[in-house]
Amino acid sequence: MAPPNPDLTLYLVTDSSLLPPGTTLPEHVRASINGGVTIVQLREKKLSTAAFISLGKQVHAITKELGVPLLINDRVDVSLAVGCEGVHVGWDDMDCQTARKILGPDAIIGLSVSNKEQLAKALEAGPTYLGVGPVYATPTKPDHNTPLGLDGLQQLLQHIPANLPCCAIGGINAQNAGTVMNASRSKTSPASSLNGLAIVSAIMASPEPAKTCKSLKSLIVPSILYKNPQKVNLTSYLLQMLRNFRENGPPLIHHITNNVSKTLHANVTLAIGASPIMSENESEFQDLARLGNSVSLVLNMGTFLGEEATKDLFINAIKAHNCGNYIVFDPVGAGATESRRNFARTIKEAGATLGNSMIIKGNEGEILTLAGENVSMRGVDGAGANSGRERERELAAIVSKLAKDCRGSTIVMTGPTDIISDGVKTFLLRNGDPIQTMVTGIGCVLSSVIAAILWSSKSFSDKLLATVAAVSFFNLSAELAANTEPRPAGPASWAIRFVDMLSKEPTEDLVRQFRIEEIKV
Ligand SMILES: Cc1ncc(COP(=O)(O)OP(=O)(O)O)c(N)n1
Ligand SMILES: Cc1ncsc1CCOP(=O)(O)O
Repeated sequence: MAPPNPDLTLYLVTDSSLLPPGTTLPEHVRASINGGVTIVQLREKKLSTAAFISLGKQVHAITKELGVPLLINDRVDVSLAVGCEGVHVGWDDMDCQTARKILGPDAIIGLSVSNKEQLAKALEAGPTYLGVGPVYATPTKPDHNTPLGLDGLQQLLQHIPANLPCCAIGGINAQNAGTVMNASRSKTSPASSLNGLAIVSAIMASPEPAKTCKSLKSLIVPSILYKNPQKVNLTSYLLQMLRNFRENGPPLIHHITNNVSKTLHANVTLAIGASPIMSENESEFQDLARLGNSVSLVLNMGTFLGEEATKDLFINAIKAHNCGNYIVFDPVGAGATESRRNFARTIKEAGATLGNSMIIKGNEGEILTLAGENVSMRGVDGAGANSGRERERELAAIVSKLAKDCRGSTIVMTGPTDIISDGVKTFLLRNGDPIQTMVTGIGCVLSSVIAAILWSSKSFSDKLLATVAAVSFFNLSAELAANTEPRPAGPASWAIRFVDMLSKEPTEDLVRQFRIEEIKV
């Protein structure tokens, strides 16, 4: 018989003492499952055995009706009496093997892990899944072990086999759920990432559990889809990203960009339904960075005034926006002069200290320069055409390595084939039209589109696919503007039609025309 394989995506662990006044546990559990909870653990520390069993039976009637497993915290006897799907045990409780003997092969048996020593023993004990934590300190479990933090969580995950499901627990809420899920995959191989999050107070104390669970789930699911791309209906997922970025209101895009393309940046930003603001006034950066729920920064060094003159402007903007905002950096002309090369590398390094909120977008020459490759560039145009499968592979490997070196930045190398990587996954994108190179500023304004659409992924949990969606949408719009009859008379009329095209609500039919390939490097 196959071992049980519970869905740990959003795991509700109960504590009735946290319920809002006037609410009952069974109804709270029902609403939470309606909001997206996939598994429930009854953890009621203060009940007598009889009351625990009675409550267990009431809650089990609901979880059974809604098709979600119910586990009992600590008590194998209560689990047997309730007739539910299993138990969660810790190191002071009955050991896993004995619990398995009593409950049988189909029971779900969860085991807690707080450190390397416990993990080594847990791997011998044969649980169905691991509860790893606490990630953060929490009053919900006053006797908890030392919090792991994100680094400790990542370290433990590296030693958990890919076929042993695991969830994180401890101090997790809507503010940090995406970060925890994302941290679980950014430094490790996708195989050893989390299957979900176990949460007590953020759900139990919520006056609107269904709504809270829905929003928690939307922070967790993108990471799981990322881990199991075969489960993704990519078309509907990308379409959702192209539509959802305005969920918190139109994103505000703070631009520090070159003098040639400012107007185009503003028009394109408006066309896609975001709000542009151009400001090089350092005294207002802190305020701008906090002006709403979704603010991004576009940094473009096209007409920079030299390393000394521009460094403070860019670095202060990065510091101000290092409050959870996305930063899209365009190292325009990075390979053209010594001064640009040094400056672009300084900004890249600053981005690598930000966690994963920077996206670096440049043409082949610019990205190769940042990757430390020898490139000769004239002016700010690309170094050459990246055609041919071999060349694509070579470039994809460089882009992926640069993303790894930048510790979390996503890299976009534009060209006839665009290459996008976060250092774990790499995509080739083949939409676009040669006419894009005939209007100045068109390459630059892609940054504005990325900066806006990234807000579909809210908590950075799917920055890579949001970037893929943005670049594909941009290039396909360019392609359609060039090829729809009657064709534009030339680059100027194409550019106008392109902006019109960007202003249209994306459709499923449009997304089906994206030419995206994942490449292993
Ligand atoms: C999913 C999950 N993970 C960890 C725990 C902690 O269990 P334990 O170590 O037994 O501590 P108590 O819950 O008994 O305080 C859990 N309950 N669930
Ligand atoms: C049961 C448990 N085990 C480790 S932390 C914890 C409590 C988590 O509660 P909360 O989600 O309220 O921080």
